[in-house]
Amino acid sequence: MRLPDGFKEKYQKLLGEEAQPFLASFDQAVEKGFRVNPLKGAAKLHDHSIDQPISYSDWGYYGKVNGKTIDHQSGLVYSQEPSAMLVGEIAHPQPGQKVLDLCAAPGGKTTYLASFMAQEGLLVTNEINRGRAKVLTENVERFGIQNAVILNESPDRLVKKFNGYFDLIVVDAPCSGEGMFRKDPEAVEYWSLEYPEECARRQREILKSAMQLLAPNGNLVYSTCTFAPEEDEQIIAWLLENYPDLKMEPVARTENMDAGRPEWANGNPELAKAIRLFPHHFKGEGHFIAKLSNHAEAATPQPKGKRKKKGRASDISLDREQQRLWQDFANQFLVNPQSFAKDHLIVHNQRLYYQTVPVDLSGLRIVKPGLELGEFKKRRFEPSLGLLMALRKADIQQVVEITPEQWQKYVHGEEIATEAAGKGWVALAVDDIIVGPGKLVQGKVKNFYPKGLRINFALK
Ligand SMILES: C[S@@+](CC[C@H](N)C(=O)[O-])C[C@H]1O[C@@H](n2cnc3c(N)ncnc32)[C@H](O)[C@@H]1O
Repeated sequence: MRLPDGFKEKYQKLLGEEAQPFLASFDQAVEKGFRVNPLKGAAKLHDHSIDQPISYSDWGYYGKVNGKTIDHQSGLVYSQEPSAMLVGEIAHPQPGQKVLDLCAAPGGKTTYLASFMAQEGLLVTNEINRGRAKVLTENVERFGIQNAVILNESPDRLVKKFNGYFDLIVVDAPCSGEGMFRKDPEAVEYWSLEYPEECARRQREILKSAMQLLAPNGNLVYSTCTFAPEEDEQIIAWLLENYPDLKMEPVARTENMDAGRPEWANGNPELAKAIRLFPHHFKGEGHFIAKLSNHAEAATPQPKGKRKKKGRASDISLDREQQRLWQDFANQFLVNPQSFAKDHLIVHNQRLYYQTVPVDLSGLRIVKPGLELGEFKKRRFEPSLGLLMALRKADIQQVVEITPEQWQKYVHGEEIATEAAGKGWVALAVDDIIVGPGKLVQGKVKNFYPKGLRINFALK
């Protein structure tokens, strides 16, 4: 790979003798990996083998994901390079916590965090870029996450609503991406000697907001996919200097993970508790990860300005017609029609959502205020793919089994012929895997797989 001269000189100075194997690693193949999804229960994979486990992740394997497969489209696997998995592993939230993934798209860390949270507590997953927030949404829904709220906000605007609120915040920061040069050679084009400092300015701004969002006793995980000390150790040194209540948390390191380099910042020995992943040592792309804990006794004071309003202005309660439509659907479709508690249901833009933790989102740019159960259309309720992805076979009254060949037709948008008796809403399944919604009408399943997600297999 052709690397900029300035880049090579910089790392020659920083790494000395190690610069040679470090620079040579840019010509080696990218490490690929994927995770299986514990939220889908014990469903067996159809299209991927799990014979190369990643030692530090309960769900990680080396190997490549094929996007046009049942496993991928139904959220049984998530493609993630091995180093990035370590961020979720180090963050390690507990079920029931309030967690924020501040820079979340396309959703690698979010889906990892959700795996630990087991549908309990609140996972606010935020992406500032609208187009990327859409991809994040698809991944969250496919993964079957029930406890996520998806926002499209800038970090500073979140502070108004969530001051001192989160037990855990992950800042997987936008960065100069040096660790991704192998995976995304175009990233090299953006690089200049000044670029890391430019990124560092933005990272400090994001972290100022993150610190206001963090609860007393909360944890902050900061990560980048760059080697640049300006964006790694120097950012953590800046945090420790400016927020004296923050302490570095020690993180278990296997032999191939490197420690942070205090000498690349202000010499604070605590910085060695961070982790560096170098591709010439570790089987993955370049990464930096630090975990910090907040020892403040009270939340960081809110900046002056508007005070948080009381109440839940964003959640619009269901009118009587909507309540009836939902209840009729739930009675017909769900084994336990009360499984989504009434006082956790809200309507937003004619769609029905379930919030595990009722939360005030008024004034924020909302993508999904909770798990989307479905949409109210003229005098009817249509279940969404998100609901189906978040359920298991045992939760659903009517399941129509289809073959992998029929699945190809289904995700292509075709009707499926069936001998199944009954009528009304059904879940389609391939073995144990729920693949989406349909409507049974006289020996046919009408297709309700979202148009935007359809796949044309002829174009393989
Ligand atoms: C490294 S990526 C996140 C990857 C993601 N966490 C994952 O694991 O799939 C950084 C994200 O930060 C977003 N971003 C860019 N500028 C930002 C800003 N000023 N504040 C917050 N997020 C920003 C980018 O749009 C990008 O999606």
